[in-house]
Parts: sequence; structure tokens; C-alpha cells
Amino acid sequence: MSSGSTKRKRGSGRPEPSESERLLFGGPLRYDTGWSQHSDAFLELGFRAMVTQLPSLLAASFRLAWQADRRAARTVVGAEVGRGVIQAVSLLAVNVVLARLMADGPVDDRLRGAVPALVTVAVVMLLAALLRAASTYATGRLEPKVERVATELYLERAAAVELSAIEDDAFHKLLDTAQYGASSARRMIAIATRVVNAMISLVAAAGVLTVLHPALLPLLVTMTLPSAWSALTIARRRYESFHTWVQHARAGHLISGLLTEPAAAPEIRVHGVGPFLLRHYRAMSESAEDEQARLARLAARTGLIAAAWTGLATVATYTTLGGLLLVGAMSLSVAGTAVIAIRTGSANLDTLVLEVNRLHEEALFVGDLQRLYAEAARRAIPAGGEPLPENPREVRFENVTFTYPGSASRPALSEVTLTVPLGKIVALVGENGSGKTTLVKLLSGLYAPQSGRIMWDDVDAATADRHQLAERIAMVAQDFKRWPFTARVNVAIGRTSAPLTEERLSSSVTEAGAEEVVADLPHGFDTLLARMFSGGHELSGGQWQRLGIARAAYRRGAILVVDEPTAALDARAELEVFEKIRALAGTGQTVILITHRLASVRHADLVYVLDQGRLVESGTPDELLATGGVYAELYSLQADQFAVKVPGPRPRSRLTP
Ligand SMILES: Nc1ncnc2c1ncn2[C@@H]1O[C@H](COP(=O)(O)OP(=O)(O)OP(=O)(O)O)[C@@H](O)[C@H]1O
Repeated sequence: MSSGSTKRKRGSGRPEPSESERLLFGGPLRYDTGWSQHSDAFLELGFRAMVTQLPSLLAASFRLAWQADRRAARTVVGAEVGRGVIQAVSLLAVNVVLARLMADGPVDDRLRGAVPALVTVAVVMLLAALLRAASTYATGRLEPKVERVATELYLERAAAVELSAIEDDAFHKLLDTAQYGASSARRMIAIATRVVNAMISLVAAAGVLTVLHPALLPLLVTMTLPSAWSALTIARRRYESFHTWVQHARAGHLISGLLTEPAAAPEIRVHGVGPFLLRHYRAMSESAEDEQARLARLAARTGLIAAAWTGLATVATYTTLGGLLLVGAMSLSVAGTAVIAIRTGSANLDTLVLEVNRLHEEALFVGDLQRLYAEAARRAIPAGGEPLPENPREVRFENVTFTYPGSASRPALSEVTLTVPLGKIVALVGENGSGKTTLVKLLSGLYAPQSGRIMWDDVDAATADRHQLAERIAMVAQDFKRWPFTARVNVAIGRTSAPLTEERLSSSVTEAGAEEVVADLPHGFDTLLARMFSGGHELSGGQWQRLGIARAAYRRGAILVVDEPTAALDARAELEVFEKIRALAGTGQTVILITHRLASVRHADLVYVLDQGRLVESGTPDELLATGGVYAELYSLQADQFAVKVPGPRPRSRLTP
């Protein structure tokens, strides 16, 4: 399987693109943009950085919790602080118990003397259990809320960005990596809780140890350092690996999605694409498995080294304690308390290091999410702007040039100057790739020109209120969305802000000539148009197209843009749809029509002919036919196809003897 496996460049630590990636993406993947920048920052992360960044990480977790549920956040913090204090009190009480038990005198007296301290231990233990329950409950409530708040913001910001951002692969990569941020934010809450608890308990244990004997604290630290080092090293490797491999995981995900999606199903079966995709999926998974195995091997080695170091430190600690006892520098009761304090202290320190480490790791993913928030806000469709005229007379393109971001080829539109008079039918004509769809996308505000202006009377679209601009457009794009909802929603989704009335619904369907489509559905408007759900129904391409036009009619925008409205329609339906469109224009509706069927353009008020992004002809259909240019040539090409005389139906008398 050499073709599909991803190999690691010796020494570079980065996987080389596999054959399958090359096949999928047509070239080596880029690993060095956007989100991957901070993995280097993480590599420099040492103990000092971990300690110095801890307050800000805890503050970030608290902010997340505070945003989601203030009461629960307060409960968690209160309960954890309480538990830490209780730990110190209980250690001191244990010391008193040991001192009383080991004092001189009769056993009865010693036991009696220890009772108050024992009662204290019991009471604080009970309190600790109650506080723990409160903290567990509040954390459990907080976690899903934090995840929801973070996810909602992610979706809200992602849905509000410009189309160019959604089409930008760097932004998409950020969207991909940031999707893990919400669950990391959720986990940060529980981790931060454990960090706070471990910190307070550790301070309690360390304080008690220092009071008992100053030599004990350094011993505690020495015992815990190895596990801290091992946890940090393993986490660092895991995070670096994730960011290096995320592209690979994306590709695997993409392939597995293709194998099951309904749109690809016919070709997978007829063209036998299944085994091909499966082979590449397996190759990708195997190389990901190799990476997991590599990480596991390294983690095992690091763990072994840390365990040996801890063992040595533990021997040194207990030897020191024994020595202190032998030379009489420490009493037996103090030594007993010290053993308990060292055990709880080192457990706390272990937990602390591990959890702080995890907090860092999760925070890096939350960092991706925050970067996405910031980037999405930067690329958001601007709010506000100059109001558009209430009833504009025209929309003018003045020397408009537009190149798609990242495109190395010629501009999709070059210095286009034209006027769309409102209330008329304007047709855009031209060969494939001539820029027709791009032009209407610019008119709809989906893209902004690099040079030139688009004027709505005297208002430049670049400074206009984008919300108002979108309000005026109704669009049936070539690849309009087939929403997996009911027929009713598929039409009414054209303007969700308007109250859904049966009257508006049925008049839109009539305007689009889609009455029969709806009437033939098993449950009429209530039929679910999603085959993959039970009770779902699938429409033909032409039926969908009529529903798409009904949706645009439902929107009732000042300008109706129809991009290839008849591509999937039969000859009779095509005639019907153009009749409807003509009728719409009679009511003052502006229609911008993109079509390759030039016979249908004959009724347009104005035709613009585009060629390789340039406007090459304009005029009424008759004028253009008379000029004998590109339009006339395309027209006669199509007319020639129908020039052969069709024999009429044979007379009945000859059919029946
Ligand atoms: N999202 C995009 N990103 C990059 N380039 C694009 C994008 N959409 C279109 N293009 C390019 O812009 C040029 C014009 O495309 P456009 O879709 O506007 O043509 P069109 O006249 O509508 O074609 P058709 O008749 O095939 O629908 C083409 O060269 C196309 O490859």
C-alpha cells in the first residue's frame, strides 16, 4: 500500500503528502498557514511558562463558566476553595490525633485526649463530602452550557462571514480546527476545577509540611518533578501531532463522507468508484494509525524514564525521614503526619501538573476557537452603511473588474460597464465561463469588485447597507439549495422573516408554475423532501427547479435573478416558465435572466453578451440579431439545430384500415 501511506520526512517531524492526498488535492498540502503557527509557541512551553500562564488560563475558564451560568460558577469556586481549606484543617487535626496517641500516659487518657481532634476530622470529612457533591453537581450543569454557548457563537460567527471567507481554504482550515474548541471549553471547566482544588490542597499540604520540618518540602517537589516532566512532554507531542495531521484527518473524513452520501451513490455503483475510495480511505487510516503507534511508543518510553526517576526520589525521601528520626531531629508523631502529608501532597502535585498540562492543551484548542471568532468577526458582512434608494431607477456597473481570491487565471470580469434598468427583463448571455454568474453575484453583494463601482442610482454598493441590498434580491442560483425540509419550508425559506401565510405560499407556487409539483406530492406541502429520512420524498431535477423558482417568488425581492432556470426543464415546462417570468416583468418586477436558450431571450428588454469576462455586445434581441455579432452567431447555431423539418402526424385514415 505504498501509494497511499504517508511517510515522515526524516528529522523534519512533518508527514509528507501521501499519494492519496496528491490525488485528492492535486499537490502537496500546505501545513504552515493560519492555525498551525502557534504549535511552535507550544513547543517553547516549559514549566515556567506553564506557571506564569496558569492565572490567565484559570481566568479564561472562569469567564467561560461565568458567561454560561453565574450561579453554577460561583458554587464551583466556593466549593473548591472550601475543600482545600478542609484538607489543611484535617491534616492538622490528624497531627494532633497522632501526637495525643503517642504521648506519655495511660491508653485511656491518650484516647480521650485524641477524641476532640478525631471529631474535628470526622466533621471536616463530612463537610468535604458535601462540598464535593455541590461542586460535582454545579460542574455537571456548567459543562454542557459552556459547550453550547461556545458552539452557538462558532456557528453564528461562521454563518455571518462573507462568501469569500467561506470559499477561502485557510479560513476553512480554521473552521475545521476551531470546531474542537467548544468541547475543549467544556472540558476546561472540569479541569480548572480540579486544578483549583489540587492547588489549594497542595498549599495546605506544603504549609503543614513546612511547619513540621523545613526539609520535607523540597523532598515533596523532587518526588513529583518526574511525572510533571513526563505529562508535559507527552501532551506537547500529542498537540503537535494533531496540528500536523489535521489535514490528513480532514481528507480521510471527506473520503468516508463521499462513500456514503446519496449524491455520489449512483456513480460509486455504476462507475465502480467504491473500491477506489475505500483503498484511499484505508491508506489514510493506516498512516494515521502509524502516527498513533509512534506517539504511544514515545509515551511509554517517557513514562518509564519518569517512573525510574520517581522511584529514586521516593527512596531518597523516606531515607531522609528515617535519618531525621534516628538522629532525634523529628518526633514519631510528626514523622507519621509527614508521611500522610507527603503522600497527599505528592498526589496533589501530580494531579496539579497533569491537570495544568491538560488545561494548557485544551486552552490551545479554545485558542483556535477564539482565533476563529476574531477572524470571523474581521471577515463578517459589515452591519449598517448608506441606505439604498427606496425605488432605484437602475443599477450601474462602472468599469467593474473582479478576480476570484486565490485565482491565478484571468479576471472573471474585466472592466464591465453596463446598466440594469429596474422593472425590465435583462438577459445575460455568453459561453460557459464568460462571467454571467459572477456578475449577478457581484450585483447581489456576495463579492466586491477589486476595481470599479456598482451604483444603485447614486449609492455605491461598496458603502451601502448590505442587509438592505440583500433584502432586494431574490435569487434562483444554478445550484440553489435543496433543503432537506418539507415542501412548505422549501418555499417559505425564501423569506423566513415574513409571516408564513397560505395565500403567499400558494400565489408563489402559482407564479412559478409549481402547482402540479406540490399537488402530486403524497402529503402536499407537508411532504418531507429528504429521501434519506423515513417518509421522505425525492423530486426530479425539473420539479426541484420549479420549487426553487417558487422560493424566489415567495421572497418578493425587487430584483429577481434566475440563473439557468430551465436547465432541467422539459420543452413544455421551459415555455411555461418563461411565460411566467414574462408575466412577472409585466407587474414591474425586475428580472435578470441567465440562460443559454437564446430563443427564450427574445422577449428580454435588454441583452448583454459576455465573452471571457468582458462585455462584448448589448442591445435588444432584434438589434443584436441585426448586428450579426456573437449573439447572432450563437442564435443561428441553435436555430440550425431545429432547421430539419419535422414530419407532421400521419392522417388518421391511413392508420386505421
Ligand atoms: N468560486 C469560484 N472561485 C474561483 N473561480 C471561479 C469561481 N466561480 C467561477 N469561477 C471562474 O470564473 C469564471 C467565470 O465563471 P462564471 O461562473 O461567472 O461563468 P458563467 O458565464 O456563469 O458560466 P456558465 O455558463 O458555465 O454557468 C470562470 O473562469 C470560472 O472558472
